[in-house]
Amino acid sequence: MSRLTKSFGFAAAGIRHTFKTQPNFKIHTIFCILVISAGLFLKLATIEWLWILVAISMVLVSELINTAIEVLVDLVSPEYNKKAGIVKDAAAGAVLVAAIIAVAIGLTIFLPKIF
Ligand SMILES: Nc1ncnc2c1ncn2[C@@H]1O[C@H](COP(=O)(O)OP(=O)(O)OP(=O)(O)O)[C@@H](O)[C@H]1O
Repeated sequence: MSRLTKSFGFAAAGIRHTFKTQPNFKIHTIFCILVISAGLFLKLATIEWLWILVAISMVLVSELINTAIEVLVDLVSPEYNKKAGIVKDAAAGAVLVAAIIAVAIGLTIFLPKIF
């Protein structure tokens, strides 16, 4: 197996692990599928698709990084540690910010088309 194929395999395993263990990632994935379906139905313009792709990737990528950080913190600091808590909270905050901005992008694009 080539190095590139192996790398894709490892990356896919990381995505699978996140999907299996993080309920939020599942919810975000389902939401992304719904948004893409709505976009196809409403025939979004190219620029609107680009913004939707930016929103989707921000949320999913931040969720993957958040999962990696959570696992790493649990590995290096399984016992209570104030700084470990701050690291996890900041990572969770990144997901929240990405999700809020994604919702704002979605509303900006879809609301005028619905009403
Ligand atoms: N080792 C630790 N030391 C101090 N506080 C921690 C530690 N582990 C977790 N916490 C606190 O508990 C919160 C929840 O941590 P947890 O590991 O359960 O993540 P989570 O937000 O429930 O993740 P998810 O539900 O997405 O798996 C953290 O945001 C942090 O404030």
